Amino acid sequence: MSPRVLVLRAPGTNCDKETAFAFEQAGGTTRPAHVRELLDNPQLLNEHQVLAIPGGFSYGDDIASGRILGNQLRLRLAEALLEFRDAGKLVLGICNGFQVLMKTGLLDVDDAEGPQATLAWNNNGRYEARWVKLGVAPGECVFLSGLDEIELPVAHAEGKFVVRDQATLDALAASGRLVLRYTPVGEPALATAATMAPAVPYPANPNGACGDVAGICDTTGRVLGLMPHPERFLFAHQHPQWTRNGLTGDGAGMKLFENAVKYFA
Ligand SMILES: NC(=O)CC[C@H](N)C(=O)O
Repeated sequence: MSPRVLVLRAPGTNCDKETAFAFEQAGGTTRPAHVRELLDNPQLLNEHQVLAIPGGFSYGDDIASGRILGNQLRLRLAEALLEFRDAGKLVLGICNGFQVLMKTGLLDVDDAEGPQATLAWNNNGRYEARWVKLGVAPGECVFLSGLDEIELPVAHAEGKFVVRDQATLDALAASGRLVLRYTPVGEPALATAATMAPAVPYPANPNGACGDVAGICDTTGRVLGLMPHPERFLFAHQHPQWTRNGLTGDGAGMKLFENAVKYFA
């Protein structure tokens, strides 16, 4: 079965077309939806197996990146979204989509005292657009299955993963949820423990993220949020060194979308 993918957009979303294209290339069937449409008709979720929240600047990044769209989803659709996840379906949040997911409750980062983790401004206070190398620890994460490292571009100003304290970071690590971590080029992936002060220096860790974390999954492994953009590496020639490195065929980012499609095969 070719899974049906609902690609959500809000005012300011700008990676929805690319994200839909990626799922289509991988064999999925996509359907774009403006957030108003989904709020008016949450039944749309029942007709889809994957929910994708693409990158961009939803609501102009006002208040905090992803806050307004995240609140719309949390306050109006929390139950429907949890039902969606618990029905064995998949949710992917890329960049702004990750910022949104962090604020919806779908990534299981909240406790009685509030959020245990969030995404804050990059350490240098600037927008960072560069390719990064990531160590992948897929564990239960459906999207990352079969990957151990991957290069992808990042493009964000508010992508620094921060956690409440070291104990929280340890707990996330122990439960296998720190699935993507920045790694210096030429060094083995995931060689260091996740610590509050990042072990990987700038620019390999482009934002100063705690534990060098670039992406996390929820407790089920079916919800993934990541700052890097897999939909921008679907073809080898999108890599800045594709000729030098002799890359051909698909880009490594394609794997995430293929994994999602295969999951329903
Ligand atoms: N590429 C994106 O999704 C942009 C991310 C974002 N809103 C930021 O600058 O932090």
